[in-house]
Amino acid sequence: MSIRIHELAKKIGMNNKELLAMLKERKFDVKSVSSTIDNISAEAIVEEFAEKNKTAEAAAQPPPPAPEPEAAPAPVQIPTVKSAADVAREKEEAARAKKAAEDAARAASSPSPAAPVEKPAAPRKAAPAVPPPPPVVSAPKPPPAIPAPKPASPRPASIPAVRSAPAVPPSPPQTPGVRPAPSAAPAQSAPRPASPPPAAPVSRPVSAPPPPAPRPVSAPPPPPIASAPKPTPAIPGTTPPIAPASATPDQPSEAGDGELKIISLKPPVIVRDFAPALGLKPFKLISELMGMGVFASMNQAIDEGVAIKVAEKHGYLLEVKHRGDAASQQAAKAEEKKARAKKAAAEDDPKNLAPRPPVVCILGHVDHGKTSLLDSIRKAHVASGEAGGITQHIGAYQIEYNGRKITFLDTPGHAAFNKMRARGADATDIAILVIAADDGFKPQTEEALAHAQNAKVPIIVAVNKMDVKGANLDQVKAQMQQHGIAPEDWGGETITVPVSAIKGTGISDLMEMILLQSDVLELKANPKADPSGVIIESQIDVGRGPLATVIVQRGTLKVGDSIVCGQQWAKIRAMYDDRGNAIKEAPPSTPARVIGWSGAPDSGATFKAVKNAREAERLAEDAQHAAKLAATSQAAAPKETSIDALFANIAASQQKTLKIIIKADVYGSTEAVRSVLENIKSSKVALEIVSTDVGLISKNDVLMASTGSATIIGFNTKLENGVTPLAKHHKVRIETFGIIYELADRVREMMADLLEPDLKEVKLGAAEVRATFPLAKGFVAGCLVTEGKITRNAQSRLRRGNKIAYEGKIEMLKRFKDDANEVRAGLECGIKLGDYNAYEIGDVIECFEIQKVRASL
Ligand SMILES: Nc1nc2c(ncn2[C@@H]2O[C@H](COP(=O)(O)OP(=O)(O)OP(=O)(O)O)[C@@H](O)[C@H]2O)c(=O)[nH]1
Repeated sequence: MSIRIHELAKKIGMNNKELLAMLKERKFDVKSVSSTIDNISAEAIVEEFAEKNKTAEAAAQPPPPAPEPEAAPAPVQIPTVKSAADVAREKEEAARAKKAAEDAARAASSPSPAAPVEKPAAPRKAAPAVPPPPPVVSAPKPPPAIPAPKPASPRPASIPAVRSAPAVPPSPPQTPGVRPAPSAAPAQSAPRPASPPPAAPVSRPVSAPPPPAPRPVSAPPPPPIASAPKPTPAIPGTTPPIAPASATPDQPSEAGDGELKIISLKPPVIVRDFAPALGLKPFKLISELMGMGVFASMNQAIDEGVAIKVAEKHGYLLEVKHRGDAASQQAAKAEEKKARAKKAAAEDDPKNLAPRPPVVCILGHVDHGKTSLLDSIRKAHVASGEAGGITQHIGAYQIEYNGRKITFLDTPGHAAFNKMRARGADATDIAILVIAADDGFKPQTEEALAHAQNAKVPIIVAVNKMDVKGANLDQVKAQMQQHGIAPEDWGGETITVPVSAIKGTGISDLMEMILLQSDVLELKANPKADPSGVIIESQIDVGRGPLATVIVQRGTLKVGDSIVCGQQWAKIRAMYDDRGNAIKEAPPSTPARVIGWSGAPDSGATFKAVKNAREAERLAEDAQHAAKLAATSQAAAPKETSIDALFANIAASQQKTLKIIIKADVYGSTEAVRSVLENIKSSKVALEIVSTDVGLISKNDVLMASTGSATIIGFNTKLENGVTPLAKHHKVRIETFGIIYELADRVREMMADLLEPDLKEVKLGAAEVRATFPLAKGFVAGCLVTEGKITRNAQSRLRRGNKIAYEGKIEMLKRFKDDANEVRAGLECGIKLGDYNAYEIGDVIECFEIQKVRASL
């Protein structure tokens, strides 16, 4: 067992930092106030300080009043100005103090002369002021010493003695003392209580039978005490409030310096929540984290260790409240799982199942007409709205054909969207493989086929573009046979439907086949089960926050339901169908857009409904915690290092690196962009993807990019207000794209731009020397420009046969007697090359320039 330093400091009433310093001095292995020390040492320190405190307290007590017997009557008068309740309480306190005094006196073998003094003093509030210790503490009763409601100044000596008692702790008995009369005088004298108490020995009469002699010496109070009895009983009461008042101003500063403020957060520690707890703007925190080499965006969680360090830096102690212990959690989880399994079994009872619409996924190579086909089916024009005419998201739609519903998932055909296609296939009952009749099998056709086969769903092949001139159905069928999906009319089992998405031919046949296949599959679900399903796509919408397209697989999802999906959860605020109409509920096989998420859930993940929002939040938190643990243990796992790897790392560290922050509209797009960029291979420039996130490009992204010298690449997303000037200020490059291959090409260029440009010689022209003319100094060559042009100050080379006789600048270029900037082919000119003079007739002067061209990767 151990105790944290700040807790110990609190316990012993010491400043955190001082205690830390002291422990370091004593060679404890402590680094910060949240470090711990073992309980045994802690107890020793507590005891040590308890001793010291006692001494200090005792020292703080006023010297026991001189054993003036006259002091006794003073308290007797108090009742005349106090309420009955005050009197009763004071009596009680007096009795207690008296008893304690007697005990102490008995303990001290010889009768003390102080004893009689204590009696009268007992009724004072001083007793409660020093609660636990023995009666002696109550001795300071001399409060009557304050007697004089006169100016405080004349009595400097007596005041400290009086004040010191209450100065100990501000205590409840103040109340009776809060009498109106004395207010002014005490207030003035208040600041004194701090004045050093009389000599310590005086204050400890209990343990040592008080030598009466020293007291009068060390304690100046006697004179006032003498006057005390008469003046006023009211005054004594005023003393206690005075001291606390004076103490207060000092305390905050002490506490302010030393006291550690505590922040309690539930895991995970998200930047958005953590920053305000520290009193920081999120971007400030993000920059600070970057300074520590930690890159995190607003919505990301940071490591607890890092968070604790940051908190300490700002003078806070961070407590991350984890839920319960692992064993009880696991037991609860096991119970829950059992109960769920039981419930699921009941829900899946055939008598509770009802037919549900098929979920059909459309797969195929890019541009083979998937979206057009779906368009034709939906009679809506989805394809015409897509950037570059290609599908870059998964779309989920429901249509009705012959009174029966069918849910369609459209998936992108571009190579980059492999993961999206895989998800599409996984979430469906039937896969439609679209193959263009004029193009046949292509790489993504094969890949899509593999996804459908992996998902073990029946495949229907739609041979599209049958209207196109080069359409060849038989060739496609032959390829199908080669790929192990022979068409039915060729003796295989694969339903094959020739269609034309543009002309709309064959569409009804295709629909019939889908319904037929669906009947064969006998698709059923319990609409009353606890809802669950799969996330098809998620994104962060500017107005509506995180939202996700889901397909309900079991039960009926309703607005108001609480659902959880991995690390995210939602209390469903609203749901929309594929055409944007608000819906209240989504039965099995229905696609719906769900709003109300805590964050964008992972596409392809499954969601399930739970009891309530609290439960959903708890499960999401657990998942976040588990993910964090997994990440930490992965990072901490020892990595194998070989010499080759070491050299490779050294080489990599010397390589130029293009750092990129990816922002995209939806989760699937971030995956696709990442996948495309990771496929750019170069031995000269490395590409580092600092982060990928969904949503608008924000100011935080700019700050993050600025700190990490990264470029922001946006895909299908826009910039938040104010981002452009901020980016300009921080010299951060932001580029946005709507078409993925354009994005990849541009990133390739950016990478190449990091390299020194290649130098390329570009020939401008040539001239032949026909004569030489003497000049005042040297010679000039009389030439005929034979090709291109000769330019003054351009680089030149003088060739004589196969040899190069001179290389340098064209220093002088003349057309007749005038200087010329350039002379074109077919004209004569005079050329002087640098300081060269040995021209010969027949020499060729070539003129060229050096151009910088982008290096290749
Ligand atoms: N002539 C003809 N053209 C078609 C047909 N179907 C699609 N197209 C054209 O083919 C091109 C690609 O169509 P899309 O529907 O966008 O193709 P896709 O497979 O969805 O493409 P990605 O979304 O990029 O995977 C468009 O120019 C369509 O007009 C068809 O049946 N006949």
